[in-house]
Amino acid sequence: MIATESLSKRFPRVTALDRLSVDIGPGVTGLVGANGAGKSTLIKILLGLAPATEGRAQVLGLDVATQGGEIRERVGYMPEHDCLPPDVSATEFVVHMARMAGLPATAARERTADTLRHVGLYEERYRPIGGYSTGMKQRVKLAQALVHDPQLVFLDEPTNGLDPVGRDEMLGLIRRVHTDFGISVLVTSHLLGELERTCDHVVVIDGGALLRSSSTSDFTQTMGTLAVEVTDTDQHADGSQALRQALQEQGITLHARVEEGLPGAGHILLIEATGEETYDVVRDTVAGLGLGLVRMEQRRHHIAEVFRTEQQPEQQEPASERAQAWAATAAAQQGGGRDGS
Ligand SMILES: Nc1ncnc2c1ncn2[C@@H]1O[C@H](COP(=O)(O)OP(=O)(O)OP(=O)(O)O)[C@@H](O)[C@H]1O
Repeated sequence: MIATESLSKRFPRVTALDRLSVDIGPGVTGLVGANGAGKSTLIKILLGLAPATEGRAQVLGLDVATQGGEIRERVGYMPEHDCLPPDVSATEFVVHMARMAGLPATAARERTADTLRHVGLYEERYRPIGGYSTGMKQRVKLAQALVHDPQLVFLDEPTNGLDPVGRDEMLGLIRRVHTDFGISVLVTSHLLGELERTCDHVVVIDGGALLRSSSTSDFTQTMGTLAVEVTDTDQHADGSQALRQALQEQGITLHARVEEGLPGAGHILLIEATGEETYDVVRDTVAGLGLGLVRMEQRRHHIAEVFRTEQQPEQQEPASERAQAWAATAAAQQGGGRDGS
């Protein structure tokens, strides 16, 4: 669907994209990064609306540098910022966008009615957009991106400004764009957590460079976390620390972060579980040190935690300090990444 090769965009004072090479297939893909990471710039280049400084990119097999018009015929675009005229109704606006995309008058009206119904706008579609809530405006922006029945849509921060309920509804709608209509989606967000439930694949960028591209399940499931709490003993006054050291000597990866145990108890270590054998190693190490095992429970990963392990897996680019700070914020927004499954 989308392929970029060493794509760069330099402004006089900032490099917005830095030799980005990524392949994105069909389905729902999340493009995640902190504010200023380069998400909107990438979308504008992929639509052929802004030239790249260096590198190449193709969308649906078309070259962004020379075939922007053809790309925009086949790709819908929901911009990030409010761009709706306040004095016209949703119906008038979306019919206009459908006509601009080349649909005949009758087809444009029919498609507009269907699309507005699909995004959940009913009677209010005849009222001027100026009186709409943020959630309703986001739905109109989504409808205009879908009205010409594109093969692919780019949705730039579609949950911006929405409350938690509105955000969940929008994420559900985005999922259905793919399941009900077979349209592939590239959706951007600065919130790692919200894309976990919506996307098949996640691409993370930081400072315009690729940090990681993999399926959502690879992010969240194959790397389970084990939470382990042990007692102290006369021989090991700090049982958690003794266990941490012994596990690291055996090549086990631990999170830098620890959780506080119950009052009077020790810390809870968070350990990367790469398979069943990790459980055995932890059990045997605890027994070997003569510590008491208080708990050993499995946690599901949040994407944010991928950026906060002590040791980065070899295939993974080390996250920048900025990305780690942003991941920490994202984890805090979803309850510190503590809720287990
Ligand atoms: N036209 C421009 N001129 C100069 N700098 C720009 C321009 N457009 C973007 N930038 C800069 O490029 C960087 C990437 O911006 P971009 O809008 O792509 O980020 P983003 O990930 O979409 O973040 P946000 O969601 O906050 O828009 C930022 O530092 C931004 O200030």
